Amino acid sequence: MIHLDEGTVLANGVNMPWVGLGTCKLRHPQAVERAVHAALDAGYRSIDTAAIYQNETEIGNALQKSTVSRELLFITTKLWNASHGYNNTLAAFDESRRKLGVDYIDLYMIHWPIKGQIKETWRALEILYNRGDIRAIGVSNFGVSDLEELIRHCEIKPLVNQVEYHPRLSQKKLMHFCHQNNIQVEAWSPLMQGEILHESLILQIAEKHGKTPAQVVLRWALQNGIPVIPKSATPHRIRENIDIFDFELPIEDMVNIHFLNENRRIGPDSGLYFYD
Ligand SMILES: NC(=O)C1=CN([C@@H]2O[C@H](COP(=O)(O)OP(=O)(O)OC[C@H]3O[C@@H](n4cnc5c(N)ncnc54)[C@H](OP(=O)(O)O)[C@@H]3O)[C@@H](O)[C@H]2O)C=CC1
Ligand SMILES: O=C1CO[C@H](CO)[C@@H](O)[C@@H]1O
Repeated sequence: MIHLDEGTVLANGVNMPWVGLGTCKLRHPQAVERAVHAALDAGYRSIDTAAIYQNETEIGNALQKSTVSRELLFITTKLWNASHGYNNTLAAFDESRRKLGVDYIDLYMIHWPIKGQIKETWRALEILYNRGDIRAIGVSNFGVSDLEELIRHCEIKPLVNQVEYHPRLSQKKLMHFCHQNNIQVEAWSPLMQGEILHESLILQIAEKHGKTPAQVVLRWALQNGIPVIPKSATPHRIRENIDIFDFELPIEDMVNIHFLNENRRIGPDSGLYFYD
C-alpha cells in the first residue's frame, strides 16, 4: 500500500510527494488562494507551477498566508523556453524564486527540450543545485534522445522528467529508459484534462471500489510509481484528488487500465515549442 506521508524518494534522497496541485491556467489571485489553501488543508504539500503560468507571485502570496511551514512544502517551478542559456537561466531562476517568496526551490526543471543551449542551461541548474538553491533539478517533456544527449555531457543527471502521462499515454519506452537511469517520471495532465473520466472501464472500476473516476486514474498512476499533479480550481475536487490512499487497485484493474493505452496525447508533443 502506498502511503500519503511517504512520497517517492529521488536518486539524491529528496522525498517528493505523490500528489501535487497542478496550477496551469489558475491565475486570478483569489482563485489561486482558494485552490492553494484548499489543497494545503486537504494535506497537499506539493505545488506545481512554471514561469509561463504567470501565477508564481499569486502562489507565493497564498503560501505566505498559510501556516504550513516551508520545510514541509515541495515547490516545483520551471524555466521557460525563452530563458535558456547560462546567464538567462540564473536570472530566470532568481525571478521565479523572488515571485514565489522562498529561499530555495524544491524542484526546478527545464520546461521543454529546446535545442541549442541546453548544455549551458543545465550547467546553470547544476550550479544552483550545488549552491543549495534547488533541492532537485529536473527536466520536462524530454524524450529518450533528449535525455541521452543531456546525460552524455552533464555532471549531475536529471532527477525527474515531468511528462504527459495517463491511461491513454503510458509512455512505455520512456518509462523504461527513465527507470534504467534512476530518473523519476512525474505525470502532467494525469486526468487527461478530464477526458479519460468518461471512459466506461474507468467508470466501472470506480463504482466497484466506491471511488470516483479521477481517484481511480490517479491511483493507477501511483501504483505504477508515478507521482501526479492534477489541476483543479474546485475545492471539492482538490480534496477528492488526494483522497486516494485508502484503497488499492488489484492487478486485474491495473492491467485492464493499461490496455486503454493508445499512445494518444491531449497536450503538445515535444516537437511543438512556444517561445513567448
Ligand atoms: N510540464 C508541462 O509541460 C506541463 C505541465 N502541466 C502541469 O500539470 C498540471 C495538470 O495538468 P492539466 O493539463 O491541468 O490537466 P489535468 O489532467 O490535471 O486536468 C485538469 C482538468 O480536470 C478537471 N478536474 C480536476 N479534478 C477533477 C475531478 N476530480 N473530477 C472531474 N474533473 C476534474 C479540472 O477542472 P476544474 O479546475 O474546473 O476543477 C480541469 O479542467 C497542470 O496544471 C500543470 O501544473 C500541464 C501541462 C504541461
Ligand atoms: O506546462 C505547460 C502548459 O502550458 C504551456 C503553454 O502555455 C505548455 O507549453 C506547457 O507545456
